[in-house]
Amino acid sequence: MNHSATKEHHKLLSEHFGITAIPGQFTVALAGNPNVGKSTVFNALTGLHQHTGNWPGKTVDNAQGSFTYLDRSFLMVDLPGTYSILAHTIEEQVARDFICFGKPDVTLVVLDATCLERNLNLALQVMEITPKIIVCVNLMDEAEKKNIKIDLSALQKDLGVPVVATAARSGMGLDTLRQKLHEMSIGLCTPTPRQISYSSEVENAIQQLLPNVSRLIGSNLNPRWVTLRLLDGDQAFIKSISQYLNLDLHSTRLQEVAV
Ligand SMILES: Nc1nc2c(ncn2[C@@H]2O[C@H](COP(=O)(O)OP(=O)(O)OP(=O)(O)O)[C@@H](O)[C@H]2O)c(=O)[nH]1
Ligand SMILES: [Mg+2]
Repeated sequence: MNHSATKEHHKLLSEHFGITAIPGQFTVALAGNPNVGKSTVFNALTGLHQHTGNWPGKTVDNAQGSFTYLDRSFLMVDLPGTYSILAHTIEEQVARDFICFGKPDVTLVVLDATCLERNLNLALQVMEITPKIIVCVNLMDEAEKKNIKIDLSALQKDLGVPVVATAARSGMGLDTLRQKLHEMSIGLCTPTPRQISYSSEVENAIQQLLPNVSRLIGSNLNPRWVTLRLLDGDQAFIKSISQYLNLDLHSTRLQEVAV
């Protein structure tokens, strides 16, 4: 990101999310199912450099913390634990809006190694929104105790995004995690997340709507993902788009596209 783009990004973070980033600082969103060790990862990386509050206008906790790695500063935002980010609850809405509109440099999705399949749902959802994602498979020590073996390189290949194994309580894997966060933030690594394919009816509908949606939202969001939300009839999301992107959608242009 160039200097003015960074300035613009920091303005957006402060206006919409109450987050103050210092010049040059990267932002990392921390997402995951409840109880997978997000706060443990957060505490291990940011130590005492934290402050907590609420998300603007919401009674949902917000914890922010910073750390420095290879002379670059990172601001980490601990999102509420959610099973999905389809915004059925306030917590899911907060997580979804931040990943989508807060434009973090990296979204770190923490998964529980002992129940990977259920946890992967959230990672796949985030991969539909942004390519800037790192998957952290935490609780590796617990998985080992239960004799669960995970082929991490096969997982990384299948997902198309970096996968880092950790046992955050003991600190295992955290150095690699810092390194991967740094690499992705400075643009050294460009993942190609596996694209989820839907039924041919849905794929056809996406293809029909995509050009119009791309034209309306520009490069602000992933148009395929926005199209899926429109096909889903997600009114709350249309409201979020006008709120965060300052797009005048009161004329319901996006909704017209969706019918
Ligand atoms: N054995 C083991 N325990 C861990 C690990 N990481 C976290 N824990 C423990 O798992 C429990 C939950 O950790 P948290 O960091 O609070 O999880 P969280 O994802 O922030 O939970 P919510 O904020 O409630 O969604 C705590 O008791 C941690 O000490 C790990 O890698 N190994
Ligand atoms: Mg937590």
